[in-house]
Amino acid sequence: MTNVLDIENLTVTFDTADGPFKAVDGVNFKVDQNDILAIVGESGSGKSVSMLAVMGLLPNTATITADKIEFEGRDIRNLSDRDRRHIIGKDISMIFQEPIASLNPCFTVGFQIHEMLRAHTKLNKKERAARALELFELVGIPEPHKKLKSFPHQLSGGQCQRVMIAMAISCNPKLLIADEPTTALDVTIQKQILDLLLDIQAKTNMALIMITHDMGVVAETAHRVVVQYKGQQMEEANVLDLFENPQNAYTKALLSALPERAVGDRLPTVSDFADSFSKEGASQ
Ligand SMILES: Nc1ncnc2c1ncn2[C@@H]1O[C@H](COP(=O)(O)OP(=O)(O)OP(=O)(O)O)[C@@H](O)[C@H]1O
Repeated sequence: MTNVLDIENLTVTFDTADGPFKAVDGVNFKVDQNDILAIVGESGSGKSVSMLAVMGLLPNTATITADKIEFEGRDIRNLSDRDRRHIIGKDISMIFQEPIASLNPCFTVGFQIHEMLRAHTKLNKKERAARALELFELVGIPEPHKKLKSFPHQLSGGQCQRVMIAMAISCNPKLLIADEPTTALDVTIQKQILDLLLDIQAKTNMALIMITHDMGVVAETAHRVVVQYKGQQMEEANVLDLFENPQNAYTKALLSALPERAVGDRLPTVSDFADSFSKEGASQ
């Protein structure tokens, strides 16, 4: 199995007006081809920041340290601009929570996908047009010819997320990072988008990292799970082991807060368990 991403001891510290703030503190994980890894944790636990660090998308107030950040065995921290362009956005691509905000409102979605293909492939204009149409069909956009000529505001949230997915997979990435890809969408559309991502992952063998705060999404999608709390990695486990036999107090709290696991009249919240969270809590 080919290793795609290997991160060891990743730390991200922001320079802020109140002094240094450690948003990610010693996170480790590996992702292989075909893997689906979920990174789960509540808002502010450093899930997005750790992936933005990998993508090189953090502002220069961020200091990133790590023992290793490797893509396919290659250190990606000190790439030349040319190599960086080749890997980031092509071999590793990312989709975000707010699809409408990720698209440029001034250009049609068809133009934006053409530009992506122009930047990262050798396809000529005619081939790009054919590929754009093929991608829109693949991600299930109705009337793809017509929709390619639409501006983002003319599409629904679900359709915009499908466009973002089409753009993200346009260059056959080896790793797709999906940062809360369904959070901003209606519940019925959420399921369709998750199914679409899983379908594409199965067809392409790419590795998929799913960032989420939703244990339901973890259960439906992931093979393996990393649990983060306040920038620290609490636990990493196979998805079945995590649900059946969580080792860390924070993971147990996240699972106890699931409606189907409620006991008694009140649904516990994660903060009910807050005193017992720590890395050392792994044996609790
Ligand atoms: N540019 C920045 N400067 C200072 N602090 C930041 C910056 N970006 C993020 N942070 C802080 O880093 C912490 C981790 O943020 P991050 O976005 O990774 O959380 P998250 O787990 O992805 O949560 P969410 O689901 O809300 O995005 C938060 O406390 C956030 O406020």
